[in-house]
Amino acid sequence: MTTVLQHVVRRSILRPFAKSFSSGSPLVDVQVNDKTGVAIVKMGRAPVNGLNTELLGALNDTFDSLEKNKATGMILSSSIPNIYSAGLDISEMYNGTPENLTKFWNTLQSMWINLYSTPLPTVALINGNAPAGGCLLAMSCEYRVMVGSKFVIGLNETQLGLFAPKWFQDTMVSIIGPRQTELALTSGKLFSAQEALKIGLIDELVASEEEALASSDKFFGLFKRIPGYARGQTKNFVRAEVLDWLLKNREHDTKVFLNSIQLPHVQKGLGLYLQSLKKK
Ligand SMILES: CCCC/C=C/CC(=O)SCCNC(=O)CCNC(=O)[C@H](O)C(C)(C)COP(=O)(O)OP(=O)(O)OC[C@H]1O[C@@H](n2cnc3c(N)ncnc32)[C@H](O)[C@@H]1OP(=O)(O)O
Repeated sequence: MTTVLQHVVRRSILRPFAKSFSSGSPLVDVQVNDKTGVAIVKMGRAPVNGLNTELLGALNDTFDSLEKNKATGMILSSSIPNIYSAGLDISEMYNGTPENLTKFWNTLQSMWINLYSTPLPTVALINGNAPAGGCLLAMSCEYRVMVGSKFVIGLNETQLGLFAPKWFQDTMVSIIGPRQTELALTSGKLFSAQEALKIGLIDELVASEEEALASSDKFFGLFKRIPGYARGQTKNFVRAEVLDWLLKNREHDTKVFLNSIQLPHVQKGLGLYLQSLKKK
């Protein structure tokens, strides 16, 4: 079993920076700024950046490669207008075989572990709606900037007859605290941009992507004189408790997912939810 400390040390080693970069997947576009070394990673799986096994795998590979090629920071955003991510692809969870469901969940776990624990400074540039898994992606970054006030963000799983897994919940607790998390998650609340700003679920609300990029630059600028090793260690120690739970409980977490998602009433609810989305 990998402990948090082993994980931190393994991932904090510095390597030389390469200027050009390809994500290797048509679902993820990566542009690295030659001057700053900051990578803008844009999800582009039409129509709504549903997080299926392929997109999750492509994100995971991208995070790995950015670290190996020594990017200096990462902005996680979307190339789909008005959508950050619609969260987990419900089609993957509806009528899935145990093998496919297991692969899907394990890929999600790996992607999250990589994103949550990366020593790179990370910004979520939230340029669209971010329900459920979309909110998880944004919350796993260190700084959240939302562009425009018309979008919503939150963990709405209970509205689908599901529950946010413990590590989704813990990630939110670490940002807005247990009281607000409990209120939000039990009711499946999607926060408006203004509400999210007020509660601290997002750090900034800006009017344009240009402003969001300027805010991101300012955030990355905080670390100009901080040695990467010291920053990475500090980040991971702050995040250790949340991370450690999943590192130690991956199999258990997968079992909980498999048992819950295959319950007949849960499957029925997912089917109805999918239908309601398609009917719109
Ligand atoms: C223990 C179990 C733990 C399980 C954890 C689950 C976490 C999750 O992430 S569950 C996913 C929760 N996500 C949602 O509730 C979001 C649902 N989607 C929406 O609210 C809206 O689609 C949107 C606000 C994101 C976008 O609205 P918009 O009007 O632009 O697009 P739509 O017409 O609604 O959708 C277009 C198209 O995409 C399909 N779709 C939307 N979301 C999903 C999804 N999460 N998975 C799969 N497919 C999705 C929708 O059915 C439409 O399909 P058609 O083009 O075929 O009609």
